[in-house]
Amino acid sequence: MTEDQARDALDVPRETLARLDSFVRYLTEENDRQNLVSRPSLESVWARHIYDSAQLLRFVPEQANTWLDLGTGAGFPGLIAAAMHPANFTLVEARRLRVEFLIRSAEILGVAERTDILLSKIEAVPLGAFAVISARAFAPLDKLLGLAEKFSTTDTVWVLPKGRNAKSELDAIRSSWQGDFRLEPSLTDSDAQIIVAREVRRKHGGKRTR
Ligand SMILES: C[S@@+](CC[C@H](N)C(=O)[O-])C[C@H]1O[C@@H](n2cnc3c(N)ncnc32)[C@H](O)[C@@H]1O
Repeated sequence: MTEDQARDALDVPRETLARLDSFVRYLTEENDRQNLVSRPSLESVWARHIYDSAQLLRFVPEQANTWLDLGTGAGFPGLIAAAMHPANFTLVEARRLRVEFLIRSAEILGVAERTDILLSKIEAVPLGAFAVISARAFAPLDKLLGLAEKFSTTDTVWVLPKGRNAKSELDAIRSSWQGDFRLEPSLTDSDAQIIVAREVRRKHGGKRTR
């Protein structure tokens, strides 16, 4: 997918596109000061990061009202999703400089009022329930589910871009976790898949890894 194709594929109003352009400029500038994303990936930022995040929206109901993103880093996918979905967002990121970047970026994207940005390890975030949980490049699936289960209900939609190892990661957790798990193709990388799940629960007696 080319950069133009990725940008065109975003089905967003002109104002949102302009805000995303400003965000990309800020990301590019700030990436010289802190290591937010790999330099080569900036060459294809619309495909590798923006549209890669935006494609998750096709799995999320429009009426979902709360969304938790774990380990948001430079904003992917949580902050980009916030620019395109009306839910209240909670982005959790453990590194201070990244959180400062996220706070400024939320202003640039016009989503600051409904986006909580927490400088915290997810382990320290108080209990809550979210309609959507997402995480990209955050942790292996078993650890991710273990850390995020306390923020879920049986209605929570989980959207977890998992790259090329999605199926093997899913196979590996089947004995410890139950739920309606499915694998969806990534639109930005033909080898990658997204795990979409509902009704995720640890199996009775399933081993804990943390
Ligand atoms: C590999 S980066 C991925 C960032 C972003 N999700 C992406 O896909 O571009 C993982 C991020 O998770 C953050 N992180 C790691 N462990 C964390 C934890 N326990 N709680 C919150 N954030 C964490 C790191 O600081 C880092 O920014």
